[in-house]
Amino acid sequence: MTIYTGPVFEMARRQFNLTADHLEIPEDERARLLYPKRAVTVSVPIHMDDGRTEVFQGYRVQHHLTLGPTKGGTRFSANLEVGEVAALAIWMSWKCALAGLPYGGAKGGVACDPPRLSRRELEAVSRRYMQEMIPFVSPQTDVMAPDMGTDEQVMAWFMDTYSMHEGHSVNEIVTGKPVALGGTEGRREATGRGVAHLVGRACSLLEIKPQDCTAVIQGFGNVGSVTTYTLARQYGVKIVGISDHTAAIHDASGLPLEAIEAHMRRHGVLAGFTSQMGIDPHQLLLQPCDILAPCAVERVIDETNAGRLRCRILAEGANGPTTPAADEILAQRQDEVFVIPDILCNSGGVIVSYFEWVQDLQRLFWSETEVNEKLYQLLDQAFTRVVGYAGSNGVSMRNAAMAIGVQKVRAGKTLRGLFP
Ligand SMILES: NC(=O)C1=CN([C@@H]2O[C@H](COP(=O)(O)OP(=O)(O)OC[C@H]3O[C@@H](n4cnc5c(N)ncnc54)[C@H](OP(=O)(O)O)[C@@H]3O)[C@@H](O)[C@H]2O)C=CC1
Ligand SMILES: O=C(O)CCC(=O)C(=O)O
Repeated sequence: MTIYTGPVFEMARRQFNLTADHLEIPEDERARLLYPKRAVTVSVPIHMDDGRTEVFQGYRVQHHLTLGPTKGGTRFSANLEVGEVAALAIWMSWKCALAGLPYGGAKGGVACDPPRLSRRELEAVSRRYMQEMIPFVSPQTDVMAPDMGTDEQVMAWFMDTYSMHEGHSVNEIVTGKPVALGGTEGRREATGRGVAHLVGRACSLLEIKPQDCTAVIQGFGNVGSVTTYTLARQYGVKIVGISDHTAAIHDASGLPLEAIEAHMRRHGVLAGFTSQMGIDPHQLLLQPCDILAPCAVERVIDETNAGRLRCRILAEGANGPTTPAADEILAQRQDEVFVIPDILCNSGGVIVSYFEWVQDLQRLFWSETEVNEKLYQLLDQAFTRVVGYAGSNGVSMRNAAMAIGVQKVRAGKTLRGLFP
């Protein structure tokens, strides 16, 4: 029996078991590696603007503490449940290990719908969530960061709530904070910047020129928008399709990014940009393009569409966008579709979060150029390792990335003994 259920947890479990089969990990060692060390569930009662009291459910899952504190984002999303949070925490573990960071994985969040909350209500949810988490987090045990539905402002409220409790400023309790509060230069852009950098690496490997490429990006929040603008402006990629929750737009001759940027600044969502370029969101993923970057939610590439993707590079900016059934289909299409798996592709975010934590602990801050140089160095190392492992073991890019991550955590647990 386990409290971790649901399709997203099943995905994480299936991916892990495939990797464990490949690594020949004995059955009796698997549960210890897969199941989280602990999960905290809290009630978050809030006085709403209309005078009612509403109680939201909050979660934090800490996967393992073998290699250092746990690390991972905080998601505010309407249907969040503990199985999904656990899966995201487990993926964080493999991701941090693959990147060589001294962390275990964690993830958390609140089942709430941020667009439906006023700013005062959002602040109240953020503060009460952190208040409830104070006994379970610290700069040496678990360090939160942004994820879907949260941003620098939410991190600032988390930091303030924790700091008031401690009686002094504890900048290093969260990452992804505003720079003015001890955040690092380059964290806001890091995930999308990393996605674009790895797409550049994939293009070199496949001997294609980014300036001859087209791209479709799903999700236009932090990760999707930075990926879009970086691919277009630094790599010369032509963006032919983008989407968010409210709209999907496509134009094979290229989208007008300046106008889209201005529209997003004014309205915050794509809806209302233009009806002429509108496309069914499911169809958007199937449009011909060189680079397809899902940067929104889990399980958007499954057995129904994996065989029909018409991209050359699948760059997984989101966590868990591809189901194991789709992976099987993509494994048959390895010569057509080059996959940059999520735990590699979006690792730029946690890498720069690590830099932020290190800078906070040292009280010594780096320039954005320094941050980016170090970011690209770690991404390049991880990319080279995954490509090498996939080639020499005849496995997919996902299995290679997972194998490297799982193996590192396993080695740490073995060296420390049975109970860490
Ligand atoms: N932020 C980070 O540093 C990192 C994030 N990630 C992952 O990247 C993904 C996106 O996170 P992030 O950009 O931070 O989140 P944001 O909340 O900033 O943006 C999410 C985006 O996804 C859109 N979206 C939601 N549901 C759908 C859907 N069904 N179809 C199309 N678009 C949709 C949202 O649209 P709308 O605004 O209309 O709701 C929004 O544009 C997540 O999987 C997250 O876990 C991974 C590593 C680090
Ligand atoms: O920056 C971090 O600590 C975590 C980012 C995150 O949540 C992720 O990589 O999925």
